[in-house]
Amino acid sequence: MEVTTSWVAVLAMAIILLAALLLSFSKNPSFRSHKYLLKPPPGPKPWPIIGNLNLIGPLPHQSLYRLSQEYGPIMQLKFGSFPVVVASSPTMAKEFLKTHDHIFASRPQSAAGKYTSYNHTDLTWAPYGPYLRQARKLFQSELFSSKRLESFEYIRVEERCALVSRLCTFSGKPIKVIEHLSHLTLSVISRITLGKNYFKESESGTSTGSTKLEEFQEILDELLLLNGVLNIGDWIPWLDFLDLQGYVRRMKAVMEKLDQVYDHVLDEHKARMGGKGFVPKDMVDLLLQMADNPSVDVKLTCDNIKGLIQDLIAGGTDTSASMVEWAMSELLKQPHLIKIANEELDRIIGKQKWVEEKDIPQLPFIDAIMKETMRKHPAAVLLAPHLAQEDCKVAGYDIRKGTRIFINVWGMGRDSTIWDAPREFRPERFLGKAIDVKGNDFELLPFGSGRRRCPGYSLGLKMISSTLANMLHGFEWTLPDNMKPEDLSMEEVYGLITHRKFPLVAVVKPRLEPHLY
Ligand code: HEM
Repeated sequence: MEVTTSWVAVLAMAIILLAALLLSFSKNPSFRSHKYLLKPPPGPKPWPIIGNLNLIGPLPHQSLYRLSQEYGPIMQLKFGSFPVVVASSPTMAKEFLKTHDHIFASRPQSAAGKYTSYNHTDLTWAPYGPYLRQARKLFQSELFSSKRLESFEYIRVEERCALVSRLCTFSGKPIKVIEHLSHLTLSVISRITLGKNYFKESESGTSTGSTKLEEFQEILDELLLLNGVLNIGDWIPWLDFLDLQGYVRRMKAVMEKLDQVYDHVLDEHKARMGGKGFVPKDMVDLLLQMADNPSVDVKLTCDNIKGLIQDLIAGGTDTSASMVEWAMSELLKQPHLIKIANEELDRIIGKQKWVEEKDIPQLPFIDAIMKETMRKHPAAVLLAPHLAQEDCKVAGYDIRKGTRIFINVWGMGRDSTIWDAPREFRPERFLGKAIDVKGNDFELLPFGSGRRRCPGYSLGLKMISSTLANMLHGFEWTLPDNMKPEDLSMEEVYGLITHRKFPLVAVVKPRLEPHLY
């Protein structure tokens, strides 16, 4: 008995030491250097490189970009137990997202998918198959049809008015821009998806009713962070049970809270549905109706609906808020660009009114700012991971079933063979060019492309463009305390959504007639 116990202790120590070693490697820059790369294997077309998990530091998109400059636009690495292929050029992105899209349209299994997405039965982490196809069809034809989005325009207008009034009350004082943007996007998404604003500011939250906005935002931040982490157990499955980084514990904790919110939302909606002459009012109503529909191919379960609600909230909130924060940061670094945008807005819109969604096509410079922001600061820098469902040959290379695929859209935005002066923020590069962001032009893929392209892109674009246009139209923007533009940090924090490391702080002053606020 004693002998068995000591063996168990020795084994446990060995595992802990190994894990500590792995962790320290990932923090040790020298281990990331190329001398640790293995030689390519023999074969018809040998892979440019095979590396290891430890190559990836806290900013994997940047490390992978540097490697791609040396090893080319398609390279293979090994992260723990799995091969990973990284595509870093428009041609290679097209191979995975268009030419062989049917093979690479799945997602790998992960702790995030298991513990935070109802065991991969939402949309984001669902494997490719009949359920995913049906859910995407539902998103495209029902939830995000042009007619449906138009019917929700009044919500976006009301929440935009609330935003400008809030900003006005802080006139002349430094504000954390992201807090106001997240408030806006969460309120819009909550009303469109759930039918009302469940997330109220300050004291109005009650134990049975709405959740406090700040509290929910924190829960959402944690969810997004945990969906973007490199969890050791995902890459080295035999270490999974140890939960070395504590991520699985945190995933379970955050989902316990979110599940309560979704249960409450569903209870309220189901109670309303019972009534005579029920007309669906929001996206949860539509999902519940779909669940009752006997003619669908794959029956929607309660967990599916909760997962899809989460996709709508998590997918729609931080992405748009973060894009506008990056755009404002770049503009504050080059105030002459704000002037150009203001000239356009004053000329086309005039100082007597706010910008409406129908005005956006008349504002090419605002559109160019948006595209330039998505080029330089794509929300999902490596897209979400794709998975090879079968063996496949791409550009002459053999790719094994089970290989994880990353498309380095951040790296493509930095590539000087695609863009002139790629490190500079120059919206004018898009003026007069027909480059779109919807997945047709492979040099600019902020929403991905093909079977896994973002289903919420049209709502995302509406929210970003009208928020940005109105923030520029309605306010003068400056940096606080005479801070110089060159002192404004543009550091990033990697995640499912890549944020600013330091939230943008700015000072606003109204620039339209007072009665408009
Ligand atoms: C600026 C706004 C947005 C950006 C930049 C963005 C970007 C992306 C990207 C890059 C992907 C992954 C594509 C891939 O794996 O190839 C994605 C997927 C997704 N997005 Fe968005 N998104 C935005 C807004 C939204 C909105 C408003 C919603 C919903 C309300 C949404 C819901 C989703 C969902 C559910 C997926 C998973 C799709 C799948 O796996 O099949 N997104 N998004």
